[in-house]
Amino acid sequence: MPNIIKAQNEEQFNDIGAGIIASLLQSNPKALLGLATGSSPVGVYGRLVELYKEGSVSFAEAQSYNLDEYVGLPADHPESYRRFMDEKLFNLVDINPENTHVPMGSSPDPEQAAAEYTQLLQQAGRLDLQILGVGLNGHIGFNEPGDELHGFTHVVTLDESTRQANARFFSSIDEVPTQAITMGIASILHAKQILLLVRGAEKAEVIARALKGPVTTHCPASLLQTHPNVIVLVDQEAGRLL
Ligand SMILES: N[C@@H]1[C@@H](O)[C@H](O)[C@@H](COP(=O)(O)O)O[C@@H]1O
Repeated sequence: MPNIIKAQNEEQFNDIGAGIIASLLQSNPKALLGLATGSSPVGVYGRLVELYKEGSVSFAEAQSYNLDEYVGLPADHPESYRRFMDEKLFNLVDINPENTHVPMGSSPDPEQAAAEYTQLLQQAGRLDLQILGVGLNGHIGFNEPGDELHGFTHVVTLDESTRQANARFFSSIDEVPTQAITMGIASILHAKQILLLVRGAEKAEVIARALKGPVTTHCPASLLQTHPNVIVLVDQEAGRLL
């Protein structure tokens, strides 16, 4: 069973999340980090930036691989995940920009970009820590629920519910991309350790289903039950049913 940690408040959530990443970097400065976007990791990245400024953590030798990216948004689009990572973390710490990897959603050939990302991950080897969030429909990365899941990085058509959930970040639903590139389930589960970050009352039901319900492709986050080293960090609201 995953190790479930319920944070008392936002500050503790961010401290614990950032602490796990910082301890990894302290013991292994060359760590391979799998990173995620979304609202749940934002405060954790903010706390990591503080730890960097205090001199307690360095990313100088680390490598990062992001989970996913929208197809069709230029890298500098305000809602692209590349821009999110640059603004929330990469530009604020000492990571070498060349060591930060995000799928190339702006590529004219997204299928090719996905295949190249699979190769890149294979060359990198096992990620030391994969950060994850969970979608309201149980997706991890952008691996949407369905009859089958893909192992490696691939182009996915986003569920209408996912587009609706993410529409708040765009000026209208029509602006939300219809496709994304995402790491697949095999790549995610290949990480040595997984840290799933979940915040907010609206996630209580899905996280309970993912951790206590059946392991099924219809709830991709339930596959985390098959991984031997998962930490689930929830706030009080998201952890209500755990
Ligand atoms: N593609 C991302 C996911 O990787 C992320 O896990 C999810 C939940 O994010 P939040 O942290 O906002 O709940 O949002 C998006 O859909």
